[in-house]
Amino acid sequence: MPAFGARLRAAMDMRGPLCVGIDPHAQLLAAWGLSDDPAGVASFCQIVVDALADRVAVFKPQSAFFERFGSSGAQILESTIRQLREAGALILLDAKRGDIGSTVAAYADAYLNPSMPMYVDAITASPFLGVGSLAPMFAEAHRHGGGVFVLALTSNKEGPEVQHARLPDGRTVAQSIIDEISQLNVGEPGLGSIGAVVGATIGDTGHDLSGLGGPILVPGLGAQGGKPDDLRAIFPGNLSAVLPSYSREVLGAGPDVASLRRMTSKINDELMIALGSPK
Ligand SMILES: O=c1ccn([C@@H]2O[C@H](COP(=O)(O)O)[C@@H](O)[C@H]2O)c(=O)[nH]1
Repeated sequence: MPAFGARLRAAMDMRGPLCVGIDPHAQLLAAWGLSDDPAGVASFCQIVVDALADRVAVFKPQSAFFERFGSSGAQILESTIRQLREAGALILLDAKRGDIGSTVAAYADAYLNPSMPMYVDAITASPFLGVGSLAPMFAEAHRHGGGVFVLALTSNKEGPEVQHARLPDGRTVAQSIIDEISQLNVGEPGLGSIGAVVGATIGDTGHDLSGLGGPILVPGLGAQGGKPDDLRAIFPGNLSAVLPSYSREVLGAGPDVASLRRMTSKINDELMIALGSPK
């Protein structure tokens, strides 16, 4: 399997930079006329697959909304992932996993080993047990052409309390995470496979992402207030590595298939102008 970074580059060049989050909130299920139960979530996901699987580069299912329904939710997630991948999309599972290294190895096996049922192309990870504790995930990603996106500067207002805290060497916690990720991408040809999560809502924080080498997952757009134009200000030196992610803003256009398609195409066009990307 080619490296995740190369696969992501090719997918974004072919289908545009937009990553669509699959977050079946109870409110969205109601707005789509669906029940807040496994049957409703299954119908919701099927509509997303039918509408968008063949035209969006990356889907980001939010694990929490499937975990709500236990084993039924896991089955729906597995089936949705399989159908999206069959249609040529990449899957980035937003599960924000992190633990001591020996447990991280099990998470890595669950999500990044192609022979496992919940196999995805990439996963989000939490570095707050130390970036080094995620080493088994980086190794598994490297072995199988997978990707890992490590939380660095999240889109929520509570994030800075931890992420802007200073280390004895004067760097922020976030900058030290970004610097460790950068090291993991050294020597990768093109876009690396280890990315960072940086929200579109962070404003001007003075963090240096110029040496990252890997992709940047950018949530916080749309429903949380971030706009495509904010990307130019936050990522001046990394625009081609930005993977902008929208969940509620896109999903709010459903359940009509044509409206979902129009919305993704409109956002992709806005993003391509903001990022100056090809397609
Ligand atoms: O910093 C972060 C990290 C992850 N998220 C996740 O992204 C989506 C955002 O959904 P919207 O509807 O587009 O606001 C959601 O799954 C979050 O858990 C984030 O928002 N910020």
